[in-house]
Amino acid sequence: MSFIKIVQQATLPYWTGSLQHPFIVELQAGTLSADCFRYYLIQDHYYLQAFSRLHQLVADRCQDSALKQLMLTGAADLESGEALVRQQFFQELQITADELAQTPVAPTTDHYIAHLYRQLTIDNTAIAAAGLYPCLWLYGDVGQALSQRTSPNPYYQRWIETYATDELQTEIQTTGQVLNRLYAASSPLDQEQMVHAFVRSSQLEYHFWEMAYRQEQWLAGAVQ
Ligand SMILES: Cc1ncc(CO)c(N)n1
Repeated sequence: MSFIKIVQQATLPYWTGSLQHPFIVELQAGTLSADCFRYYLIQDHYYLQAFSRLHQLVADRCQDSALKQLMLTGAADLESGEALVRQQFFQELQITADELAQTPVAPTTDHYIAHLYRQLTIDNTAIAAAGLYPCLWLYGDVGQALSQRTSPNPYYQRWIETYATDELQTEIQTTGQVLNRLYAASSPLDQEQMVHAFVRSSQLEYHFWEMAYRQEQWLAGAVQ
């Protein structure tokens, strides 16, 4: 079976769960609390910084020229598309450098970033790329699903539109083909690690909605 088929089956509950998660349902309905969206934007800012850097790090190590190109294009698209929309959100919602500094990386955000970096300790860029792939694919699917109806909240609608593009769909298709090819040429152990990297990222994507929805915090520890 192809890599894409295997991981699709393995992660279906997280995919379906993402589309049914209250963060997503309420984003579409326009009823999501502004605080949750704000918290999401801040946490996703941390995530996207790492995501962009990871594309560069994987590209630097790539032997496979097609994968290297995808990583470089991915990093460039992020800067020119998603990151720009996010900068506008930060300005319009007045999320300042101070607020950022006062909002630590939440446990789930930290876990997700650490998971992605951890894949780089294995000397195989196909595994690292497999870990990055759910980010692209899930947001593409969410964007497509949500763009069927307009969210009454213009910010939420703009968020949806960022991920409802033909370019993203093409990037998802192309990356899937490259990962299928690399998977087919990998050893059984590497194949297992590619699947694991993808599955864990899918779980963490699902946890990420929950983190934002609950505005997850680090536990305070003992009261002094
Ligand atoms: C957590 C997360 N995953 C994927 C994307 C899409 O790039 C994003 N912005 N945030």
